[in-house]
Amino acid sequence: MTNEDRWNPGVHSYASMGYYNADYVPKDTDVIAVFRVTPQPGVDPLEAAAAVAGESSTATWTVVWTDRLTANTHYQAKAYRVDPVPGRPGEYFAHVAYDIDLFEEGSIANLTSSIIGNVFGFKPLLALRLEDMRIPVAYVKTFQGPAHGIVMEREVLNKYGRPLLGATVKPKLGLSARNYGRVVYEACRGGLDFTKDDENINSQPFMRWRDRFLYCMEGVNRAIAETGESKGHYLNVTAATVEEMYERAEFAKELGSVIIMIDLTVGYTAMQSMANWARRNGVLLHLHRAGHSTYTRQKTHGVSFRVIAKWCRLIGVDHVHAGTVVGKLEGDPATTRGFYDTLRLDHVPANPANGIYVEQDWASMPGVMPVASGGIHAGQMHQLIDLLGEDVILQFGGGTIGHPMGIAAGAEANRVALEAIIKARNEGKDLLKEGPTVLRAAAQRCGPLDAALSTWGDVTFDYAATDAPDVVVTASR
Ligand SMILES: O=C(COP(=O)(O)O)[C@H](O)[C@H](O)COP(=O)(O)O
Ligand SMILES: [Mg+2]
Repeated sequence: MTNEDRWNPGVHSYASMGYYNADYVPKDTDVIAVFRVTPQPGVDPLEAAAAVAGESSTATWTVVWTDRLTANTHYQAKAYRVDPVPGRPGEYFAHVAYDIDLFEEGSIANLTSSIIGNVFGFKPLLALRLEDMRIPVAYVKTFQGPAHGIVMEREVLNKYGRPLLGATVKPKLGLSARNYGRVVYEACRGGLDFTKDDENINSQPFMRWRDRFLYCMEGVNRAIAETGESKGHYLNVTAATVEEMYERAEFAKELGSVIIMIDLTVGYTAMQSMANWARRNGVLLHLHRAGHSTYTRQKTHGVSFRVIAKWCRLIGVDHVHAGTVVGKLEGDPATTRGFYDTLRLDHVPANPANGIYVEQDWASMPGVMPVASGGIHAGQMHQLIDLLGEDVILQFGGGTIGHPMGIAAGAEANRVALEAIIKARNEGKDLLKEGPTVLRAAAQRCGPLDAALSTWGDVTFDYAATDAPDVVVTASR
């Protein structure tokens, strides 16, 4: 038998072993995964889908005697539906059902070791993308979900009826702790609700974490005293070990911080430990999705961010970055709406136009506050609210700290733009049509907003033009 024979039907057929079963009707308790499968030339799509089901559940490359010592048909995942992807020759959507018995309760590490374990490197496949997952309620209920969730976050902050505003301190690296704290103070006193560390600020020689925490909290506390509003700075506790993250989180709590931050790069298990810590200690947990684009951006290979968003909601973060559409980073309107729905709604109906292929019932699990960040500015406020709604954090890093009149002025421009657009929305105005006029009218009473609009423009962004063309992997055999 040659290597290639191993995936040829007749020599070793996953389909004939039961990993493809068109008659299978998924149970309410099954985990369902929707994969975009691109078989190698000459590989039968049903066989490829069966191979995905096999390799992500019980199978190895040949039949083994010990299969007969288990209830094998119960443990086998089953590809039960394989459809060609419209307009994409050679690509298929394969729906695969997994019995809940295959997964340890409350463990994203275990879930992912099956679903995205070996299978993405499997030779019969040219490419493979995990597009969506239906997590059954029975499995959802084995997770705690967001440490606080959207409703509790608003209660903690006592802020309602509008998006929250934030800013990432810039430059990303190199500021000393005192100068860093000055940025926090200026942005918070100017009108923002939050400032945040950048994803790669941990504890470098130019600014150790303890100094950063002290000066940031000094800035936050001064701004609270001056404005009478609650404020926070996401103190990034990302570190080399979970023990070190606990130590940093404890110190943040001692200083009175309402929020800490971690990066996706720490891994699912560490994220879940930190979510447990945040829940126990009453501190909000922000997640930066650092690194996700390495596996979410390609349209035929990897994992959709929608799936990562689902895992994050189960794990229990309170915030996660979910895209802006109009900013500097990749993301089309329909797909981005799908991410926001996944994070915020209790029941998410299937909507393939937004990339949602299977419905998801969250069974009252609290929602995660999505964060729109990356290259946004006050002149886009009407579009951001029209597109993303009100339960969102709008974060303007460059769009605050790059303001020509200074950081506090940048914050003021954002706050005034936000309040003008929310008022217009509450009056029933069509934001896309009337937003620019509303912003210009507000700018007549606010010099910093006027300067922001003339620096960064207030032109209406063409959503349609942001549709990312499919980025196709060029894997060879
Ligand atoms: O530093 C920034 C944004 O800075 P700025 O506001 O100056 O552009 C964030 O790391 C990105 O938003 C991450 O991207 P995403 O939110 O898509 O994960
Ligand atoms: Mg950043």
